[in-house]
Amino acid sequence: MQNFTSFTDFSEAQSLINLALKYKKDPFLDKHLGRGKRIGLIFLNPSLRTRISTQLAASNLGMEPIVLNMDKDGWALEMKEGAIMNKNTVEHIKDAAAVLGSYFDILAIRAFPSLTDKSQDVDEYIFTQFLKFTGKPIISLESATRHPLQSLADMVTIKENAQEKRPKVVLTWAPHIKAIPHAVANSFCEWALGCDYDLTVTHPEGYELDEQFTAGATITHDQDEALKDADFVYVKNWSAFNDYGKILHAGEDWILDEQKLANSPNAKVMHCLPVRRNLELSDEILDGKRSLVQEQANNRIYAAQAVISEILNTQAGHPNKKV
Ligand SMILES: NCCC[C@H](NC(=O)CCC(=O)O)C(=O)O
Ligand SMILES: NC(=O)OP(=O)(O)O
Repeated sequence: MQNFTSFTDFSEAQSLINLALKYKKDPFLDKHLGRGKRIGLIFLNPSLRTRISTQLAASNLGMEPIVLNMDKDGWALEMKEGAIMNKNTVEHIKDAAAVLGSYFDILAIRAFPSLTDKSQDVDEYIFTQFLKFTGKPIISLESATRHPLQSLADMVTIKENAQEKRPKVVLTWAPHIKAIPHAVANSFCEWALGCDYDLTVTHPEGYELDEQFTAGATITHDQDEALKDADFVYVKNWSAFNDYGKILHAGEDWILDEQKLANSPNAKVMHCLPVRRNLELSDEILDGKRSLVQEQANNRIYAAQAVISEILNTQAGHPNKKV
């Protein structure tokens, strides 16, 4: 594996899921694999889980992680090609990316979308610049359109908890007070469909996701119908995609609570966190037996470890055998 920025194919996904489960059983199995190597974790936005779990994953492989909170501690980046930098930006992304590439063996980057410039976000402008100018493998810590490490951890969590081979998985929109990116929802659809799960996506009218991620899913505005007999319910807010980055209405009645799951006795509930309690999801669910949110967060370590391991092995010229 050269880079990890999206879902690639079924066999690679299964192999990564199995490798993550292997590391979960024995986190120090490959504790010398990354000896003498460094991974740079570059954050243009806040993070709790991704920041810590990826550092733990690298440490488990004997690799040194170094974090840069670019949004707080770095120079203000200029993104535009050919810009005359006589305003607030201090350093061009192409210079910063090339320097970081020279310092590290792997670079991992978090860069949320603007939610104002649709074409720049959809084209993954910031990631494209890093891919172009670092010359090193890139891992996505959440980009404008995807959050693949989260989705890999989610697939590991589903695999561990599934009672059936092809569970019914529902992605349900939830209310929020801010305009929130599409990345987690897009990626979840991409991976759930890629892993051949029976996926239903439910949201109020106007919140249709980019079709490239949802093609193959059942899509409905009827939340009750969608939730019926669900095995896994993934709760997530996102802003409108067509009316780009807009909040169309409060949708308060879309909160997921126990009452909504009355006809889904076996449903397990997932959320990537951070979650707005009693706005997106009720306390009762989050603190109850259905909730998988802590398992998902824990699995982030092993998902990242599997991905870093694959990249290190590719760099060393011996890609992992499919496990
Ligand atoms: N990395 C996981 C989620 C990140 C982001 N959530 C947020 O921005 C929450 C902000 C808030 O609740 O104010 C999102 O949903 O894409
Ligand atoms: N789920 C997730 O990515 O969490 P953080 O934003 O805290 O990293």
